[in-house]
Amino acid sequence: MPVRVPVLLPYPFAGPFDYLCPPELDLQPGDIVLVPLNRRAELGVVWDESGLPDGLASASAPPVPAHKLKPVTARMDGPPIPRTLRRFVDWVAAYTLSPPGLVLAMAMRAHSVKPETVPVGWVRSGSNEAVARDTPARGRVLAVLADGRPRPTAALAREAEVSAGVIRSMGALGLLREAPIDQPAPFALPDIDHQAADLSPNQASVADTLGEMVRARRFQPVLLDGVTGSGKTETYLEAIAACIADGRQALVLLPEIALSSQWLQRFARRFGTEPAIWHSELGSARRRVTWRAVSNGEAPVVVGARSALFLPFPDLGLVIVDEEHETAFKQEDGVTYHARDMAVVRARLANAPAVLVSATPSLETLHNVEQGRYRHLTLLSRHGGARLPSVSAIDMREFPPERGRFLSPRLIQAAADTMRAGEQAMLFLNRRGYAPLTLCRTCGHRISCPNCTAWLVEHRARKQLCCHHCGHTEAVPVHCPECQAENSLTPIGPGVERITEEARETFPDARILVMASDTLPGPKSAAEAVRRIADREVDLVIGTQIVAKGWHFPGLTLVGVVDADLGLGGGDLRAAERTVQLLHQVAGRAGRAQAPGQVLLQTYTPEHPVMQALVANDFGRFMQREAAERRPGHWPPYGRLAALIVSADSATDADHAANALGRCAPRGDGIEVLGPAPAPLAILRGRHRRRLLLRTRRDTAVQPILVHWLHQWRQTTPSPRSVIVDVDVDPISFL
Ligand SMILES: Nc1ncnc2c1ncn2[C@@H]1O[C@H](COP(=O)(O)OP(=O)(O)OP(=O)(O)O)[C@@H](O)[C@H]1O
Ligand SMILES: [Zn+2]
Repeated sequence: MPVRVPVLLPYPFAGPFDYLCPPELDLQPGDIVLVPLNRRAELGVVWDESGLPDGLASASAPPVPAHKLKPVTARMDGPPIPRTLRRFVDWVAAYTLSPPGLVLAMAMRAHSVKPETVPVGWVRSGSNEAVARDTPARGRVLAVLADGRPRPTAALAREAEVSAGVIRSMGALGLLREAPIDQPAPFALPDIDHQAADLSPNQASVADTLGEMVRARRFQPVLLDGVTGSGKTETYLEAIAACIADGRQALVLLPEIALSSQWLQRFARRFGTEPAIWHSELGSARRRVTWRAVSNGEAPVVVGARSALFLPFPDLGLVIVDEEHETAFKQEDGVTYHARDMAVVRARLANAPAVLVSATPSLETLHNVEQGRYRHLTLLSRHGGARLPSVSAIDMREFPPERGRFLSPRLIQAAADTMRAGEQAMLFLNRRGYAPLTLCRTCGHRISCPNCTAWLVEHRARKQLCCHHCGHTEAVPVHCPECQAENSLTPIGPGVERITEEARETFPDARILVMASDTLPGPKSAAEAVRRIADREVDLVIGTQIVAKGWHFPGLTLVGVVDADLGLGGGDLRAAERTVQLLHQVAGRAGRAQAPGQVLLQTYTPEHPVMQALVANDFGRFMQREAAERRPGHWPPYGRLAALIVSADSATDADHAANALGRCAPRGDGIEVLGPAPAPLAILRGRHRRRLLLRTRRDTAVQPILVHWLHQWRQTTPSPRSVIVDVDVDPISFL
C-alpha cells in the first residue's frame, strides 16, 4: 500500500498536494523534498496531516486517486523545517488569508533546487600506501595528510610542494579519497560577560524581570517603554544575555536593519561579537550559511527585518521587537502581514517571551497592556541624568519664512546659535527630492504620473521628475506639457533637497550632511554618514525619516522639524498617532548627552493636539484622547478592520467587481462594510483601484467573514481575468 504525503510547495496554491512516499525515503513532516510539478522539479516541504487551524483557510481540492499520484523524487540534504515554523506558516496564512505556499516561500528563501555544494578536500584512503611511498612527491603528500585534516587540492599541493597533477593522480589511483571539510561555525558565541553594562537600579530591575521571564520559558508578551535615551536597548541586551545563558536563541526585529550600524556596534561592545543578520538583501551564500546556522542552533542571536520571523529556530527563547510602533513592520506586498503582531504569535508557538520596545508605543499595544494581556515595564528617565529636550512650536503664521523660503527666522537663529556653540543641529523633513509638485504658472497644469494618481516629485540633483509610487521617471520638461509655455514650470513646496539648498545659502560655512534613502543607498553609506556625525565632522544634518531612527549622537542639541503638519492631512485613522510617534522619535535625538536639547516644530496649527502633546511631552494624555476618539466607533484597537482592494486594468472592470462585492457584503450585528469607493491612489501602476473596508467589533474575527464573502462573490460574479482582490487584515495604509 503506497503512502501519501502532503507536500506544500512555495506557490500560491490553496494547500499542500499529495505525493507518493517511496518506502526507502521514510519522509517526516518538515523534510525538504524535490517533487515533480508540471514536468519540472520543484522544492517542497512535507507538511502535516492536520492541515490549517480553525477552518480559516479556504477549502482545498478533493483528494487525487492514488494511481494518479507522482512519487517524491528525493529528500534534500540539510536540516528540515521545524514544527514550530510549520505551525507559524499555517498561522500566518490563516490570519492573513494568504495561500500557505506563499507564506512558506518566505521561509524557503535560502533554498534552491540546486543541491548545496559542500566543500571537500583530500584525506588518505589508507590503501596501497606502500605503492604511494614509491615516489618522494607522493610520500610528502601522505606526510602532510598524516594529521587527518582534509585539504583542498591547491592547498595540499602548496603544503606538500607537489603539482596539482600529483594529487589528482593519487586520487585516481585510490591513494586519496575526498572528505567534507568542516566549516568553522559562522557565528561566534556571544560572551555574556564581555562587557556588562552598569545598570541603574530602575534598568536593573527591569532587566531582572525580563531575565526571569526568559528563564521561565513561557509565552509572555510585554511592553518595555521608557523615554528616548532611557536605556531600553541597554536593558533588553541583558534579557538577550539571559537567553544565551539559558542556551536558547534570541531574535531581535528592527524596523530598518540597513540603518542599524550603531545597534550592531552596541551589541558587539556588549558581547564581543556580532550577531547573525537577516534581511532581504543578504547575498545567497550568506543566506544559506545563516539559515543553516540558525537551524543548527549555531546562531544564538539573530537580528533582522520582518522576514527573520521565518527562520527555522529550533529553540527560540526570546523575541524582541524594537520600535514596535513603526509602520515599517507592516509588509504591504505579497503576503500582507504585521511583523510586530506575528512576532507575538511566533513567541507564543515557541513558549517564549515577546518584548515590544518603544518610547511611543502604539495604541494597539497600550490597549493590550490595559486589558492585562501584556505586561508593562517602564524606564522612567534618561540615562546618566540627561534631560529630555525642551520642545516648542514655531507658529509659522507669526514668524513666516522669507518669500520662497521654508525656514522661519526663529529656526535659523537657533541653528546658527547651536553651531556657533560648537554643537550639532538637525533639520527634519519627511519628504525626499526637491519639490513634491511641479506647476505651470501660465495654465495651472500640475505634472502627474502617467501610471498613478500622484504628482511627480522633482529630484533636482538627478534632473528628473519621479513617481514615488511606481518609480516612473522623466526629464524635467522645458515646456509645459499642457500649454507649451516655455520656462513656466515652477516647483511648489519643499523636499529635503530644497531645504538643503536653502541651508547652504543661509549657513555657507556649515558642514552639511543629507540623510535620505536616495542619498544613502546602502548600509555602508548610512554607517559612514553616522560615523561622520558621531565624529563631529558634520555641523548640520538634514534628513528624512532616516534621521529619526534610534541614533545616539552626543553632540546633537537642536532638532528643527521643517513641517510638523505634514503627516496630519489625508484623514488616515492613525495620522495623528503616527505624527506624534515620528516627531517624538526625531525630537528624541536631541540632547542625549550632557548638553540639553532643544526641539523646534514649524507648524501652522500650534493648537493641534499633536503639537500640544509634543510641546507638553505628554504622550500618555494624547493617547488617552486618541483612545476616546476611536472607542465609540469600534475603530482599532477597539474593533477590527480588514480592507479589500479591488484592482483591474480598466475602471469599468474595477467598478463592476467592486460593486458586486458590495452587493454581497456581509451583514450582521457588529459587522459593517464601508465602500466600495475609489482608493485615494485610484490608479497605481496603471491599475484602477477600489476599496471596501470591513469593520467588526473586537470580539468578532474578520477571517471567517472574509472567506465567506469572497466565496459568495466568486460564486455569483464571473470576473474578467484582470480583476484582483487583495485582502489586507488590520490595514495600516488606506491608500
Ligand atoms: N546603564 C548604562 N550604562 C552606560 N550607558 C548607558 C546605560 N544606559 C544607557 N546608556 C547609554 O545611553 C544611551 C541611550 O540608551 P539607549 O539607546 O539604550 O536608549 P533607548 O531607550 O533605547 O533610546 P531610544 O528610544 O531613543 O532609541 C546609549 O548611548 C547607551 O549606551
Ligand atoms: Zn507612478
